[in-house]
Amino acid sequence: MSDKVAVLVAGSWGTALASVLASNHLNVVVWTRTEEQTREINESHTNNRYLPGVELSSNIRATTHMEEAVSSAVAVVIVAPSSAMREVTGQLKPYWTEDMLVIHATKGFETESLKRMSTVISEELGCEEGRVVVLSGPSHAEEVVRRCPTTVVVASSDAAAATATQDLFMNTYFRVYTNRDMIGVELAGALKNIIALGAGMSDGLGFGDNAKAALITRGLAEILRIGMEMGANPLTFAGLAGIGDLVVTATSQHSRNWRAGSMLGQGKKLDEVLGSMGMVVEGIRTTKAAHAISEKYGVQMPIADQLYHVLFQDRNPRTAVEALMGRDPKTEMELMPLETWEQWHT
Ligand SMILES: NC(=O)C1=CN([C@@H]2O[C@H](COP(=O)(O)OP(=O)(O)OC[C@H]3O[C@@H](n4cnc5c(N)ncnc54)[C@H](OP(=O)(O)O)[C@@H]3O)[C@@H](O)[C@H]2O)C=CC1
Ligand SMILES: O=C(CO)COP(=O)(O)O
Repeated sequence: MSDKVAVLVAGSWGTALASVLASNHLNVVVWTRTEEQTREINESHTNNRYLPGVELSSNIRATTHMEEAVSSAVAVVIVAPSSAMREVTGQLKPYWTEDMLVIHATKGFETESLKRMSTVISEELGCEEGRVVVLSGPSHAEEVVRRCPTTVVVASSDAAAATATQDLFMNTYFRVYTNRDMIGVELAGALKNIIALGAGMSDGLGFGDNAKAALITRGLAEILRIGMEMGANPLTFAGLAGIGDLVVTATSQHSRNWRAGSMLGQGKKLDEVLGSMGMVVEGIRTTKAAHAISEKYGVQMPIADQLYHVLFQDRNPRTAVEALMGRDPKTEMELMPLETWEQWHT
């Protein structure tokens, strides 16, 4: 069997996942958009725009040709930003064959259709959604390339595909669990970015650990609420893709979402913040998607709603905090659909 794995796009996360695969002695080919980046990876073994100062394995080769990247690969790992997922998968389609594992590690929705990434991929490839595997969990690229101990989850309704993905990535610093709940893992990974923006904003406003703990906990409550409505297993939100990723993204200065939120809290405007990041901040688009999803399902998401007003309707972050703190008194679990909870509880 071939030991070739293709990684589509060499941003920070694609490059970090390529280095995990290279550590496992796989033959890794990354597909990039520019000759300049391809040359840098092949000749200098670096990717300084996205992971400055990191030396990449010589097992990682780059190409701008999709066919060369994917032909005869056992697996394709798509790590495009959510905004480019349909376009990149469309480019993959002519060269993808049924025997290739298809894995993605993207955290977001297609904002126009509100579809999850596995739906977008399966539509473009013309395969069952159950064929797709998602890799998610608390994992900053900057720490993975330093081989800091990291745990992730791979989910698919196809148990064999999830186990094959676990086998590809698992090693002594990158521990991989499997999960059958594709919907929950994808929703958790996407929605936590909204809460990370909020946590950064809270820090930027000069608030403390109490506020951050409140955002993480009540953020989890609203992710759980919408997740259950959309068909996720609530236990997934207590796992790596849920609370695990929520904690790491809302508390780490590696997080682009946290950093963007922090700048907004300090009074910077969205355009200025995005202009200074140079990397994808998925939580911005995801806030827009969550606003529409919460209306579509009739499920309250008060933190996402306030973030939506700050990001897209110029609401002052302090006014948003006042609105959240001034909501009607509630019991802690009031908005969880009781019949669903009882169904899982018995
Ligand atoms: N960074 C991290 O630690 C983690 C990120 N993720 C997720 O991974 C996904 C990718 O993020 P990340 O790697 O961090 O992003 P980066 O901002 O680091 O890199 C973005 C990459 O996407 C490429 N790209 C942008 N637009 C297009 C397009 N239209 N067609 C093809 N390629 C495109 C860029 O190529 P170019 O340079 O040519 O513009 C670049 O390679 C996100 O969903 C993120 O949430 C998940 C876990 C951890
Ligand atoms: O998803 C991540 C870590 O698990 C990365 O988060 P950011 O996109 O906020 O950097």
